Amino acid sequence: MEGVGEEEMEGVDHLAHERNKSEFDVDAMKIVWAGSPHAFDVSDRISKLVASDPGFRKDNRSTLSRKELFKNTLRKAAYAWKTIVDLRLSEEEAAKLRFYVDEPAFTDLHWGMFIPAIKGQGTEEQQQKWLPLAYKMQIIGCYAQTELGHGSNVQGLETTATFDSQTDEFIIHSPTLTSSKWWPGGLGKVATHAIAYARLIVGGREHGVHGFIVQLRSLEDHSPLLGITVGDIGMKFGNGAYNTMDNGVLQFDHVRIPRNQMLMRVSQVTCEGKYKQSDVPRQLVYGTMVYVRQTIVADASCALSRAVCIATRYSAVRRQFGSQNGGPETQVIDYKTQQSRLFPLLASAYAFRFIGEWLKWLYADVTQRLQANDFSTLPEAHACTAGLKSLTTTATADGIEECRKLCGGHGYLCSSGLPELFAVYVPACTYEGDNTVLLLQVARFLMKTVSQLGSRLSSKKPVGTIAYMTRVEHLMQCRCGVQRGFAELSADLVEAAVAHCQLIVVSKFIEKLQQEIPGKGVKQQLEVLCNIYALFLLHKHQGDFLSTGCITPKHAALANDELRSLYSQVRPNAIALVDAFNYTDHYLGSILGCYDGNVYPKLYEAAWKDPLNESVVPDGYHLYIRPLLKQEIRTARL
Ligand SMILES: CCCCCCCC/C=C\CCC/C=C/C(=O)SCCNC(=O)CCNC(=O)[C@H](O)C(C)(C)COP(=O)(O)OP(=O)(O)OC[C@H]1O[C@@H](n2cnc3c(N)ncnc32)[C@H](O)[C@@H]1OP(=O)(O)O
Ligand SMILES: Cc1cc2nc3c(=O)[nH]c(=O)nc-3n(C[C@H](O)[C@H](O)[C@H](O)COP(=O)(O)OP(=O)(O)OC[C@H]3O[C@@H](n4cnc5c(N)ncnc54)[C@H](O)[C@@H]3O)c2cc1C
Repeated sequence: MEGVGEEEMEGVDHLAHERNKSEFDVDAMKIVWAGSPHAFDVSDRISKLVASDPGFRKDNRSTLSRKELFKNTLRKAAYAWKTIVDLRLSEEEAAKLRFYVDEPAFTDLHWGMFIPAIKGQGTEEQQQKWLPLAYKMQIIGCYAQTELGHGSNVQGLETTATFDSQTDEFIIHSPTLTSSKWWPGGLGKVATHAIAYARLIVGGREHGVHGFIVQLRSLEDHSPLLGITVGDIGMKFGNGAYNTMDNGVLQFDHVRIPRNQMLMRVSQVTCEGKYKQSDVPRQLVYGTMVYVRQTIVADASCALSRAVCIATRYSAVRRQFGSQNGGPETQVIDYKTQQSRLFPLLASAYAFRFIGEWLKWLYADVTQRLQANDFSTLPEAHACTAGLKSLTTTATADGIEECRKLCGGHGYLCSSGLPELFAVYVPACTYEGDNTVLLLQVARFLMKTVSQLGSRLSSKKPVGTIAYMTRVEHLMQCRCGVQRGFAELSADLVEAAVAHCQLIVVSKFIEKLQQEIPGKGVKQQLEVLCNIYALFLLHKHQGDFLSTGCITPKHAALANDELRSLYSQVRPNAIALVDAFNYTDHYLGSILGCYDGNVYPKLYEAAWKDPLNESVVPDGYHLYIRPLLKQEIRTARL
């Protein structure tokens, strides 16, 4: 490293003056963010454990080739598992450890989809057989639903599972190129088993898409089993980023599996070849997606808060213009324009945290009801998980990109952590349901509710997240028109679906504030953030509010004035509000966002570590640069 004094590097907290300004108890806010003192303790302990272990180093990801990157991910996953076993970590601690390792891997799908699919759609007997193997990682599973030709339209999947009563087996087959499974994470190079979704055919009759446990690779030497063609689908967006994951392609050539490997909680096939539908709704076949959508909402607040933490700390470090009498220039966080872009994202991170908590509760509630054969809240749970997944992932992906811009040029460096965070995060807008397709599901649910309003045939009053509908008079007039023209009006209906989901986010934030929240000044800070979240939305969509007569121009102007005043209230607390996320420098993975704010020496040092700087004169000089300079390009061997 050249030209940086030791004293500039170590031990100085360049953000201390910012931390001294804060008006609330940061430690108490850390507990609110984590969800409980226990959750804070687990998160704090495990994040520090990961950060202090060189085995989980991740600062070199963007310079590795795909093969090196992938092998390194395999090593980390094995090392994480060894750590979990050696330290006898609980399920909760193990999940946190995988989270803080912060590298997409086959284990996400194994723990996040394969196991939940067996739990949700398997019978007791199937769970007893498969779960112990999966929990010990004696088998590794993936979730193979999407095909080359169909992802959103699950009913359009082409893979077939034909029952053979002679042998008591299903024959799993890919009849066309477009029926090749395409995208499943973990499938490409690692998974030994898959939950494969296929059209069930019994006695020549089709019964729609069902899930099957299919072994793909030998447990001895990892070679694909007879009839299985499997591989990776290739490089994805961004260096490093999601390329640690082996998203795969899979074709079945008449692969035979025993009958008891169809997941049979929702419907069964008997050995005589009878198809039986139990009295649970067929949509439970989609249950794993509902579960994962709910976890994705919780995850959105993590990704957004991480970007906001980086942008906020850096905005307090970075100075541009405004020097008076040779004094320091203005911190960019003091510019109102910077605040009006940054603080709504800070408020969103908190809002998404609380909506994630609430959705977790809703999911637990619907699961409990389903077990008692009460299916009444399933449509609402589907609409909430689908809609909130769409809203929070869109806002988070956009928010991360905005944070990159808020960091100016340095935000574009990989060492800012933001390019990789964006590249890893942005597919969340597509996986587990394309965000527009999911909003159309919400719109469908809303229109169904509207059509039932005031209907003589329906005595049901809307409850829960749609209770407000009874109070909206003009919905009664929209009833007929919308039902006739759903497809024609779908672009507008998607906007209505977003507005409905925003209403849920705002109202759950307000409900959170009605609870007792301990800690000096904590509740006041959350009130400010809640008001920013709501008023920013009003400001952004004021055209809609004005054109529908919900507010007057005077209200709109007042909202804008109030927003400016709220930004001033957040300003002295901004650094403390991002400190409350309690992220280690390892997890943040960003020089711009480092806790001590000592950005410039670290950027300078990191530049010299780039592989291009290993030699002063680059490889290729003699072949390509020198001939140019010497005007010998015609004779050069290019
Ligand atoms: C580092 C730590 C991170 C931790 C957090 C992350 C965990 C791991 C995460 C990430 C890794 C990425 C993994 C990605 C995996 C995948 O992408 S898996 C594949 C996901 N695929 C999809 O999501 C497909 C989307 N499509 C669908 O869901 C459906 O096909 C549909 C669009 C909803 C339409 O369904 P279908 O055509 O069958 O049905 P309809 O006729 O439209 O509807 C029938 C009625 O059923 C209702 N419905 C639909 N879905 C559901 C459901 N899931 N639950 C309940 N009800 C449902 C639908 O609304 C209709 O109702 P109605 O008749 O009353 O109107
Ligand atoms: C990183 C990543 C990981 C993934 N992991 C897995 C996995 O582990 N397992 C798995 O099975 N799958 C996985 N997937 C696949 C993923 O679930 C699908 O890509 C996703 O559901 C979207 O489906 P699609 O690709 O068919 O998009 P399409 O449906 O083809 O979407 C293309 C466009 O068409 C629009 N569109 C589609 N239908 C409609 C409609 N009815 N009305 C209006 N517009 C419409 C969409 O909005 C979009 O703009 C993964 C995908 C990615 C990117």
